[in-house]
Formats: sequence, structure tokens, C-alpha cells
Amino acid sequence: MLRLPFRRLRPLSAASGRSFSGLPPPLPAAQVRSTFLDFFRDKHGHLLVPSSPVRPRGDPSLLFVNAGMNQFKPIFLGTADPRSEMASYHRVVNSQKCVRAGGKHNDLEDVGRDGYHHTFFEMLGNWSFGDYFKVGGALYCTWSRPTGEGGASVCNCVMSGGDPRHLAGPGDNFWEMGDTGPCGPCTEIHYDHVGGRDARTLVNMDSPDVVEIWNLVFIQYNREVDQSLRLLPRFSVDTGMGLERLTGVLQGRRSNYDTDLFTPLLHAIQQRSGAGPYAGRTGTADEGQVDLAYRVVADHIRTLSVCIADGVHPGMSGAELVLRRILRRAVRFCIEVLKAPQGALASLVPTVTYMLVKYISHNASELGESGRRTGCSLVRGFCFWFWFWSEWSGTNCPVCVSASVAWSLHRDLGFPLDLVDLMLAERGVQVDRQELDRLIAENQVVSEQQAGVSSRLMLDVLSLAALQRVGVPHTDDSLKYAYRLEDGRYVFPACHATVLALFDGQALVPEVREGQSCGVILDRTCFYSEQGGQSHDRGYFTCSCLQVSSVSQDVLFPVEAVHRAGGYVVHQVTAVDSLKTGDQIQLHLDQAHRMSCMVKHTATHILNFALRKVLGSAVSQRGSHVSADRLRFDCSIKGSLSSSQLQQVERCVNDIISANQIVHSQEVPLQTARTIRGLRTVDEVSPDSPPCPVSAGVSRPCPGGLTAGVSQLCLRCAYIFSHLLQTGAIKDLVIVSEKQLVKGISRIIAVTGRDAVRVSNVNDITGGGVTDLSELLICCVLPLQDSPALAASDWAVALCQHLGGSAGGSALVAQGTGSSSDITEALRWAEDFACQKTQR
Ligand SMILES: Nc1ncnc2c1ncn2[C@@H]1O[C@H](COP(=O)(O)OP(=O)(O)OP(=O)(O)O)[C@@H](O)[C@H]1O
Repeated sequence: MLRLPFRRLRPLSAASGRSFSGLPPPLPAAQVRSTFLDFFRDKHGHLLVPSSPVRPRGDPSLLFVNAGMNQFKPIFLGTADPRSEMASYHRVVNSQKCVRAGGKHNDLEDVGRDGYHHTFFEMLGNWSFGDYFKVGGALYCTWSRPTGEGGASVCNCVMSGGDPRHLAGPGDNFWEMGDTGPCGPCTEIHYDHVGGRDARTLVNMDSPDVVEIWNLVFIQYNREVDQSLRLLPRFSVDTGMGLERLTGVLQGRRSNYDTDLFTPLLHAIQQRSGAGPYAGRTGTADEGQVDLAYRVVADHIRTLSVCIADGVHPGMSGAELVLRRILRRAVRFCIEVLKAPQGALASLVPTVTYMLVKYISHNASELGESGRRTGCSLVRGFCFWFWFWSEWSGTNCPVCVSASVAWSLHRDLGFPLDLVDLMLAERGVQVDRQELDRLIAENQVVSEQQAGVSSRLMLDVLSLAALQRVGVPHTDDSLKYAYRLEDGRYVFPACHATVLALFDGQALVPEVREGQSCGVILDRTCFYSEQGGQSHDRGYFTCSCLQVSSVSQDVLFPVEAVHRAGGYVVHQVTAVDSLKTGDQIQLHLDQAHRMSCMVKHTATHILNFALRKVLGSAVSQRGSHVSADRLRFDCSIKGSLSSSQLQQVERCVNDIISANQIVHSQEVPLQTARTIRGLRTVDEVSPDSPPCPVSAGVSRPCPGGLTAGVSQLCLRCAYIFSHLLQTGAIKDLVIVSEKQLVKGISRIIAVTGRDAVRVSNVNDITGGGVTDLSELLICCVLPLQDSPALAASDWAVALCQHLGGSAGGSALVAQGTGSSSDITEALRWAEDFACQKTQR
């Protein structure tokens, strides 16, 4: 027997629905929200918990929180800290801020085109954690509220069935939060805005009238990183219903934009722009896309406001990049379509704040600044854009534009690439996508390499000229190579130096005072400067300074960065005491850090060699970066690597490592270097450096054409980077991830030594082989080692979560916290966790 799930209110006319000054809507959204929450809390004993911020807490599998269940992931997985409040949850209800603009759930494309997909929306949800569960048709949750008119139930939802007059039919499905994580079969409830017909065939068919409003998921599994499904320790119920869609249904509006969640915002947009009133048109009826622009701007300003309030700011990668695109898209529609003046977007923030007062804080100023900057760049862009189209308008309008034009719109004029795509698509023009992808990948590599030095104190052209004018000689940095092996240990030379010049960020100065940031130029150094993909050295200076008491004391100046400019090596420090030109200092190198970089550097070249050996000489390097933690290697490869090929590459590298081959180097003239067979990147040698080929292996390269060694290393690196003297110090290499950046270009990330052993252990425990799981470990857990603020239990929880709750993994992370003081506590915690699992 089917029950009546939703009684549709008599639809109001479109005009009255959009009237900004008309009667108040029949059921304000705020009341829809509170009725839902109160119902589950008061009638069914659910605990009302607050929404989490939209930035996921400690969950790298998500860019944004995309569902109410995200914050409860540890409960589903059984990894919640038993001492935490969360561990006591059985029945919970809330209204969660969700953003679906990236990752598995990405609705950005639909926003504005229909009336029910938003990038930001509130998800109403109720949960049972091992409490009630689906028992045939017996389980039901009724949710009802009296209307102002006669107390009729407007919403009476029965999970076990539906009325064909109103329910379009339950869609059986399987719901997943992302590529990994808790999941399970689900029943969706769809609402037919037309009603009185069998709309089952329209379910999930993108019909604007038949819309999913509630999804009831029966969480039973965890999707593991290898894509298998692991049965969870207990079964749970997880439901999610969009507040905006539900409000639309209850207010009798087909479009959410016609509800009181949006109408004040649309009104504010109209006031600030030169556009006519919002008329709710879609598709071809919406000539000039004015109503589309209204919807996009209204949607995006909500998303921007909520995200910024939660600490996600428009930026250059991950969630921040997504937000930057949203900001740019909103600005573009504001300026180009709605003809709004600059600053109009930011001026909407108070309206959003007023409407979502519960969530939004003082973000108007930031959005104002960000929006203003974006606006300026887009205004320039649009001038170019109009010129571009006027040039090609008429018969010569191209069907396909070259990738470099699209790229220049992006790089030079600041258009986001998806906006370029959109603008071209709107005019029926295609872009050479393959070539564009190549340009994107190339740029990504370059910008990542440059990122490390962008924020440093850089010597400008004038200061360089001034240095030369006063006769400051170039820095002698040959000591950075002067390390040797003694009894199997690397010994680095001591280095005393004289301060020749000080740069305060603007000009050369004779002295810097305490607290001042400056660039220090010495006559000699043993420090590496950051260049070409290898991190700079770490360490400090000591300087004998005269104290007030006339007693001389050693003062320590930590070196924050080291870079090179025109033959000078600049050490960036923040002065802890006064420092003057002529001061004598002693340099102290962080030898462990240097060793780690040398290990990764030599390993990178061996990896390059091994890839070519396994896959053939067509493999070519597209970029690399080595730091103390890991190495990254980008190369062009046809297709992606199979796991057996990756294993072969690893084996080849590890054979060279375990043979402890000698790494040879020898200075030769450039002409001679060019004749050495197998030697690569000869052209990259810097003109003022004698070329120095390096190889590892049985044969030693020498002038006159000797074959390069087993693992030929590159010429350029030999001179400006440090290499190991023997390969054995690498100890072990494990590839932790391999993925395609774009078609034809793969990025490999590998770790060495102790980290490689740890990753192998994780793989043994999880049976993972070479998986993204290990990358997670590297990306998310190992970097935390430097954070003293983390309690041991956090370690255990973090890894348990990343390993899908594996007790072995927990123990492993406890070991991995060797650098943290609280290893015993971590182990105890890991044991607790293992015990808890066994008991269950
Ligand atoms: N982009 C969105 N904007 C507004 N509400 C949404 C959005 N995505 C999902 N919802 C709401 O959240 C509920 C649960 O989310 P779920 O992941 O099941 O939706 P979905 O299957 O992605 O929906 P759809 O297929 O309509 O995009 C949906 O039933 C709907 O009410």
C-alpha cells in the first residue's frame, strides 16, 4: 500500500513566485530547516549536531565537504576516538553546508542551466550509527508539519514506498562520497513537479520537473583505494535532502531560485546591475543569457561567501583553485552579461550574510579586494576578447582556434581555462585540446619549479648593477661540492666567510638591525641555492658579536632560503642581532638535509635511466623536483604505466642502488662533452661553467668518446647540483604514485631510504602494492611529523583513517612517529584501537 508522501501545494504563478515585493512565501526556508531538525530531534531522539566547515578536516580524499555524512566518516569506519564525543553518537540530525564544485560530486556545469543544482547548498540529514537500519518496509520516518492553513500534513515521507501521483518512483542506486570512503546501496526519492502521472521513466533523466530530493543510503561498505568494497563493522543509515530543493517543493516552485532562499539575492543583483528584472527563463528562451547570469551570480556569491568564511580562499591549487574559478566566472557574468559595475559582486555579500547569518562571518572586505583584482584583469581580457571576435567576425570566423590563442587568453589576460572553453563553446568554436593540454602541463611544471623562489628576497637588476659597480666579486660556491666519503660517511667541509654586501629588499645597505629581513652576500659559501628543481640547503651562520657588556658572543642567524642571482649567492636571513658588511661568519650546513637532497637527486637520475631501460628511449624528462622528503619526476610516456612495469622500474633502480656503484664526475670542455655517447642535456650547461658529465656504473666517462656509464646522469646537474659519490646511500626506492598529469605526461613520485621501507611496510599490511595509499601516507601523515602540536592519538587516527581502519596501519603510524616525543602514547593508542576492533 502506497502512502501519500508529499502533498503538493497548489503551485503559485511564476510571476508571484518571483515577485520581490509580493506576499511572503507559504513556508519560509528557515522554517523548513527548523521543522526538519526539530522533528528528528524531538520526536525521534536524534542529537542535533552543528554543520562542519566546508573545508574537510583531515580528509584528503575530498576538496570540499560534499555531503552531511562526511564529518561522520570515522564513525562509519569505526575509527572514531573512543574518548571523543563523536564515538557516543547513535542518532544524529543536522543541516550541513555542502559544496559540489570539484571531485566526484561536481555540479558546477549545471549551475544556472537548471533551477536545482547549486555549487553551495544545505543538506538536511538524519543518521543512525548502528542503531535503526532498513528492515524491509518496516522502518519509516515520517516527517510532518502543520501548515498555517488547517494543520494539514505537507510532508509525509515514507521510505518504504511512494505515491505515483507525486513520487516519481524510488531509484535504486549505490551512493559513494568520493573515490574512497563509506558507501552503500541507496533509495532515492524523486519529486515530480507536474504530478498526477507516472513519471518513473523520467527519474534521473535530467528532466527539470522530476528532481531528486532525498537520498537514503544504507552504509555498509568502505570503498578502498584499490576500489574493492570492504564490509564495515556496523551498518548505518545516512540520509541527505537538499534544503533548497525541499523548499522549492514546499513553496510550490519548480526552480529553487524562486524560493525565499534566492529571491532577495536576485533582487539585490538587479539593483546593482543594469539588467532588467529576473524572469526565470532557461535555454533558448533566455536570450542573451541574462537569467542564466542571474542564477550563476546568485549561486556563486553564496558559495564564495560560505567558503571564505570557512577559510577556503580563492587561490592557485586544489579547493582554492576551484574557488578562484568560481569567483572569476561570477565576475565575468556580472560584468559581461549583467553589465554590472566593478565591485557589484562584493557588494552582494551583506545580502548573503544576512540570509545565511548563521554561517557567514566578516568576509566582505576580502571578497571585495579579490573581486576587484579579478575584475581589472577581466576588463583587460574582455577588451582583447571583443577585438579578437571583431577581427574574425563574419565569414572568416574560425571553426577551430589554435591552442596558443586560448593559452594566451589564460596566461596573459588571466582568463581561467574553463572560462575560455566556455566562451569558445558559446560561439561554436573548438580549440586544439591536445595542444592546449600540452601547454598546460608544460606550464604546470615550470610554475611548480618557480613556486619555491617566488616569495624570496630577490636581488633586482639595480642592486646587481650596484654590486658590480662597487666591485663585489661573485660568490665562490665551489665548497658546496667539496664533500668526501670517509669510512662510509659523508664529510662536509667547514666554511668561514666574510659578509661582502647586505640587501634589505630594496637597496644595498651597510648594516641591518635585529628583526630586519635581508639578503646576505658572502665571499664564499658551502650552501646550495635553490635552482632547477632542487631545494636549497638549510643551516645557519654564527657571527661573533660584541655584546653590551663588551663580551664577544656567538650569535646564530638561521638561513631561511638561498638563491642565486647573476653569479651571487644570496642567503636570506632575519637578523637576530645587527649584522654589518665586513663581519666574519662561520657557516653551518644542515648535513642531514643535504644528504637527503643528494640521495633524491641521484635517485632521480637513476629512475630516469631505469624508465628508459624498461620503456625504451622514447621516454623523455619533462621536469623534476627533489626535496629532502621525496622526488618528483615528470616525463612523457605513451599511455600510463602498468603496475608490472612500475615494479620492473623499481627493481632496476634498486639493483643499481644495491650494487653501490660509484658516481663518476669529470670536468671536460663542452665540445668534448657533446661527443660522449648517451650523455643528455648537454645544451643546458650554463655558459660560465665547465661541463662535468657524471655517470654511475662500470665504465667511466672520459674525454674522447667513452661510452656513458650504466646510469647516465645529466651534464647540467653534474655542475650545479650535488650528487652522491656512491649509489648505496639511497638504500631503497619505492614509487608511491604514478599518474597522468595530462595525456602523454606522467608524474612519478618516489621516496627513498627509511620512508621507502615504511611505505613498503604499509603496502605489505594492506596488500596495496604500488598504490595511491602510500602517496596518502607520504602526503598526509609523514609531513605531520614536524608538527609537535599533534597528539599521539591524532597520529593513530590519521593513519587509521587513511588506511580504512586497519589496526596494523595504526601500529605502523605509531612507529612512524619516532620523531614525535609521544611514541609510547601512540603505541598505546594503536593497541586500544586494535583491541576495540577485535572485540567488535
Ligand atoms: N548540486 C546540488 N544542489 C542542490 N541540492 C543538491 C545538489 N546535489 C545534491 N543535492 C541534494 O542532496 C541530496 C542528496 O545528495 P545526492 O548525492 O544523493 O544527490 P545527487 O544524486 O548528486 O543529485 P542529482 O543527481 O540531482 O545531482 C539530493 O537528493 C538533493 O536533494
